[in-house]
Amino acid sequence: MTDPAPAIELKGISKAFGPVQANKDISIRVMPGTIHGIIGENGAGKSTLMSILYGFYRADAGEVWINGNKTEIPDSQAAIKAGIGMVFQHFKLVQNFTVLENVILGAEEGGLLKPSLAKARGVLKHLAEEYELSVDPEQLIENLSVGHQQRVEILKALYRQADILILDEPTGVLTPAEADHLFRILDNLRKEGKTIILITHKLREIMEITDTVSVMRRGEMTATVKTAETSPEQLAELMVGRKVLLRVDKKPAAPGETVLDVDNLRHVDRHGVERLKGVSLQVRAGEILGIAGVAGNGQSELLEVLGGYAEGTGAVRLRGQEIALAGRGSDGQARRARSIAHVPEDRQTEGLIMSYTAWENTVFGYHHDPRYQSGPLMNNALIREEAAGKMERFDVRPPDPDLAARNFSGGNQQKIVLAREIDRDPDLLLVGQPTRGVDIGAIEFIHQEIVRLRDAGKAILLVSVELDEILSLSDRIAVMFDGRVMGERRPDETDQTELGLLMAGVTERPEGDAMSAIDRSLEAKETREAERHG
Ligand SMILES: Nc1ncnc2c1ncn2[C@@H]1O[C@H](COP(=O)(O)OP(=O)(O)OP(=O)(O)O)[C@@H](O)[C@H]1O
Repeated sequence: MTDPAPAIELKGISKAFGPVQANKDISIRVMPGTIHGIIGENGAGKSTLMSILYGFYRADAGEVWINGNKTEIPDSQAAIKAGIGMVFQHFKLVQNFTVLENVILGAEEGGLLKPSLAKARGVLKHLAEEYELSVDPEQLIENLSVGHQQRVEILKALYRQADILILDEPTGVLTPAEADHLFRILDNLRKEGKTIILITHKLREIMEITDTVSVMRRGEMTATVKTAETSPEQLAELMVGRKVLLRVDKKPAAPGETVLDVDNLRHVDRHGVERLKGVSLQVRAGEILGIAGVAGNGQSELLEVLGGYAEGTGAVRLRGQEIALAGRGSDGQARRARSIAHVPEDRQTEGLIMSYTAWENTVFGYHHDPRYQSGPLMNNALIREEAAGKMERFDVRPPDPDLAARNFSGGNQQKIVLAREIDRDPDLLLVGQPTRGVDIGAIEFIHQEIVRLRDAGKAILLVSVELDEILSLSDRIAVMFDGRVMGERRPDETDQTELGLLMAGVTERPEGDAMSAIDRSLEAKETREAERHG
């Protein structure tokens, strides 16, 4: 018997952005009915390759073959027609449309016509049941938890009859139980004969769910191996070219005086919705307080209010001195002058000015520092020189200070923000999702830097959706859900399961299926949101 044609075959794909060769002569075969992982360092070229497959970019050279046929993919419509669906890291859903409207949007001639709505509702219901992707079709996207939004993205692809699904870092926004559930769904899809490409930095996920894994390095496809015949250590080495410490090496904390004291902090967003409902916490010198939680439960607002970018009420003291809680404006600057550094969760909108160069971004927010002034002008030569040093130390690739922020890969953008904030040697570091989208080699380095700051007696408030990161870095862990701290634990007295439940607002371990307890809690929250929005 002859083997079936690959679901996807790429032959000799190359793509350059100016001097950067993002993809070099890449060939890969993905067999139907398999889950194929793609891993690689930041900037290795994974997103570029997937963007070519999905019709966002045109390759400079090479061919795409789908199910044995040479296929041109000039745009994403052509990709959809070829049966390819993509679940993006940043969901592309219309927030004030319902689930149903989002699913059919653009999929049908005539858009949102009434007759097609009824039919579509039926199809959606069937798909949701078949693949355990239950969501309320009439709910507005803006009321949905991120995990449920992701289900909508998958449903949208399935509705368009995608046979090939590309998922880009899908578990970054999920609790462990939700991630397990997603993997069950992917497994079911595989059993149905669908083909899945999974891009992830998490080797645990690669080992758990994929059949085959390809490794990219500096624009090239360097290895493709069967998952059953490899190990996380080997993959890490293939990816980074050296051995990587897969655990954080750290001594017990020796906490000193209280640096940050937050008392009954509240925040109401511009829609009048209360996002922080009375948060109290303390962080001491030489200590890392980890805030675990699923995105959208008040952690971002906590960082923004503490960082001086959003209004709030309550009391915040820095070494016993109250700091003003104000709105946007120069307040962030006053905080920076008092040695508070802030790595915001969303590097694209808050951490960087995308059109500015890397060197300009390395002083963004700190440019008033007299050191950077030269008479009435900025001392650009000095800033550029320092930027080059920071970029080298944080291994930003390419190490080109003159490149605009938007032209770096996601992980490298993150390194630029971290280089700026950590290199200030702040007394208090507020850090959101420090390793989001960052490869394991860089994670190792960033974690070491955070621990180094702690050991130098600094206070660190770490917000992360990654439980591995929270558990391995934190000296104490607070879990947030729906604007409140649900509980505080020490890392050695808890585990992923307990934290995962708290993250979904479940305070007692359920007897039966954890996923249904989580779904119930999330749906109750979604209903509350919907009521608030009238
Ligand atoms: N539009 C663009 N203009 C210029 N350079 C780009 C552009 N898009 C990507 N690059 C460069 O191409 C290379 C590959 O980037 P790509 O985003 O594909 O990497 P990646 O493997 O997906 O990385 P990450 O894991 O950080 O998301 C990087 O060096 C990046 O700086």
